[in-house]
Amino acid sequence: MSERLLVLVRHGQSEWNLKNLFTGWKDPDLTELGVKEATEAGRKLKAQGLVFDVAYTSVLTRAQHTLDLILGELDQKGLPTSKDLALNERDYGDLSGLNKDDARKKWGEDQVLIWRRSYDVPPPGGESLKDTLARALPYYVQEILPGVLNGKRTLVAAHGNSLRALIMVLEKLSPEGILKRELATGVPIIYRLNADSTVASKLDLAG
Ligand SMILES: O=C(O)[C@H](O)COP(=O)(O)O
Repeated sequence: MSERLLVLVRHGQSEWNLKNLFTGWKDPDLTELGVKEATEAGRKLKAQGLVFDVAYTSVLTRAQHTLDLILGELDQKGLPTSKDLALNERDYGDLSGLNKDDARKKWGEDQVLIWRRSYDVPPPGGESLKDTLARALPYYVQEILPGVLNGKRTLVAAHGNSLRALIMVLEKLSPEGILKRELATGVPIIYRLNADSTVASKLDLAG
């Protein structure tokens, strides 16, 4: 029986994570720490004995660089990889490039938390998590999931909010449940799926 393996990993720390800036579709690369985190993610996956058949990532540098570093650790450079903006970070609209603490001072803690973590309130000019889900989920269902169900061991390197959108579906989380869900940079989550695409097991490689 095939193992229906799906691994999700958020990119390592980016230059704008370090500067505490809203990033969204802006395209900073990884920091030195981000490179270490991505390399460590690859080591952890290798230690689990995992091998992949296919990978998916966004069109943004920080996710692609993370994937390259992971594949390097796994001795799997050259793995067939699809890059699609469906997996991009949520578009932060007018907040992109602003400092998150400055935004809290300007609009208040509560409003900024609503923009960052609520399900359906978009930041000005940007995407809500619901909007992000509306483009990430069809891609998952049409492009990623059929392969997983057919036994293609699949690695997805993407972003905090595009992955939160997929996790909401995989883990059947409510809009309230997803509000509290944070994804650390460079921490792989290993899912094994049932034939009906529900989650059979989950292992978070934090720590
Ligand atoms: O795009 C960004 O700014 C971050 O990578 C994710 O932001 P968040 O933690 O505000 O969701």
